[in-house]
Amino acid sequence: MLDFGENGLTGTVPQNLASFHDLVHLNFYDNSLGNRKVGDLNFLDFLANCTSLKVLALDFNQFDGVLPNSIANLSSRLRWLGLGGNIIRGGIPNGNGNLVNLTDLELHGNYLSGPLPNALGKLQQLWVLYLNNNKFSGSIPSSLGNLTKLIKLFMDENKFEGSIPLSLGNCQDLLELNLSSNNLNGTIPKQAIGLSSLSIYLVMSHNSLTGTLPFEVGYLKNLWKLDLSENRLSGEIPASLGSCTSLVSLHLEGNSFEGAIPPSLKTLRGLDEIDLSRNNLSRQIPEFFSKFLSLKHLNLSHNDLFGKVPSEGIFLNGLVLLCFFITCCNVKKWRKRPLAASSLKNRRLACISYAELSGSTNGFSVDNLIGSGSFGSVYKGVLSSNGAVIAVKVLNLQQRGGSKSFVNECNFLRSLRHRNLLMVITACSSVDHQRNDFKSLVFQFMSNGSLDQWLHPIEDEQHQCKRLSFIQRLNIAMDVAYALQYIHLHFQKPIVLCDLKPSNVLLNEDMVAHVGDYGLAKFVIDASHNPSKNQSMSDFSIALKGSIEYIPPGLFSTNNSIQAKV
Ligand SMILES: Nc1ncnc2c1ncn2[C@@H]1O[C@H](COP(=O)(O)OP(=O)(O)OP(=O)(O)O)[C@@H](O)[C@H]1O
Repeated sequence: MLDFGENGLTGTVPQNLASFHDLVHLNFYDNSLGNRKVGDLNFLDFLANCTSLKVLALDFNQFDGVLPNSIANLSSRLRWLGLGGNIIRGGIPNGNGNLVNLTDLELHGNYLSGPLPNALGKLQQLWVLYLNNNKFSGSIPSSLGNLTKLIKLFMDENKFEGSIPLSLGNCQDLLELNLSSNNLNGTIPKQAIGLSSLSIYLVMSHNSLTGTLPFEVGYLKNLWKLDLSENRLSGEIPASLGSCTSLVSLHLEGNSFEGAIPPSLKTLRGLDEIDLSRNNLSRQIPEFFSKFLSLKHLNLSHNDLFGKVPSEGIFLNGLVLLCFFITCCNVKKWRKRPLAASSLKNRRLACISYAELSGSTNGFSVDNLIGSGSFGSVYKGVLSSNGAVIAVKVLNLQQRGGSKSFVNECNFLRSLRHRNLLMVITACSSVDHQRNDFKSLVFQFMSNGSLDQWLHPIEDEQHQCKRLSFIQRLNIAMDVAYALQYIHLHFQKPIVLCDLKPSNVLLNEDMVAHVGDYGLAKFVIDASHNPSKNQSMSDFSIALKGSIEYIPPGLFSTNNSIQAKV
């Protein structure tokens, strides 16, 4: 293994590397290699001698010129080929299809052009294909549908034209698909929009796609972000969109959608941004938008909406970006309301006071106490401003680390939005009646308590019915897995929770599981984006702060044997 990643190396890749026949891993990621001249990549000819090579990372250098045909002679064991962020021109040689064991091909951020070779479809082990930010043209080959193991396909910011191949529907493991900013036209194939595996994002914005949004969009139950903006889509927004209950971000702006905003969208309570602007939508603004507690950005401008503007939630909140340019006299009246009064109200909502929290929890009465954990106590409450039922976690500031945990939780939770993660509504940092420091986090209330209470029910009359069916158990396991998938894959730096255990899995009225308690969560150095950094166990040593029975055995560095409860 030779790893020179993230240095300031200049010049060319030395030829004598060819003598290392057993070289498995060669990493020059993020250096300044290359002369910015044609022929910079000729060294790939002699790397053919390294017949054991599995990882070749040349991303983020200054290699100019075309990809030589000799790329086809690289080791057939090659799994990772990274050439992104260079100045590579020309097309992808057909012989690329010989690299049949590639799992990761990263060519993004170059000047590659011309049509994609059909032979790309031979790379059937690919998980990750980054072709974005190049100058590729021509149609998207339907042979990409052979890449059935793909989890990430990025083709955005190119000049692809023609229609989206139906065969993409074969890529049933896809988590992320980005086809934005191309010249694609034709209708969106139901096979592609209905890929239920898509759970991070689906972006097809800034193309010339026509026709209606297929009903099959409703299969995207785990999708986090849907962006079909700036196309020529028409017809009504399908009611099935309401089934995409994991959505956090919905962008349909700059199309020709018409009719009403479907009432079924009321289920999309996790949305924090909605942009339906510049369409032909008509009828009333649905009242339910005011109940979306995490909504921060709502743009309904340039439509034909009319009627009364709801008066709660985001419609009151001065901290959010609320864009309305709607043709209606009631709306105009609303716009004339004095700003000062509404923004004052909003400040109170956004940053809740001690008095308000105390009022909502009956003065933090024992009757409202749900339970206590290592960092404080949790109380049930009802917000007087909008009637929302909440769970207030009051931090025990005497407890060492309590205050730090508060800062961690606030900052961390703000950046997270997922159907299966416990949502933080607001926070309070103040002083109590005795002028002691008071810090608390306000969460969605989970009326069915924690998974722990269901797995280990207290056998009294009140709790007798707490038994989980097999299907409920399965659903909970999947919900937890989706939450973990989101935090592990969605962020550039993966996040580990450190303390996943049944008491931190909370169930709402529909028994949908929400993973909570992020006080111990940490960001972990991402090795996946940079093969020069191998994650070592020491990177995870922070995890030892979690509950001891639930720490993965591999992270437990003492000689004591431990029993994992999970
Ligand atoms: N949003 C919520 N809705 C309903 N109940 C909640 C909510 N958040 C926490 N609880 C319950 O409150 C109790 C205390 O929770 P807390 O997260 O403070 O501690 P814990 O997870 O039990 O323990 P530890 O902090 O040591 O991990 C638990 O019984 C938990 O199920």
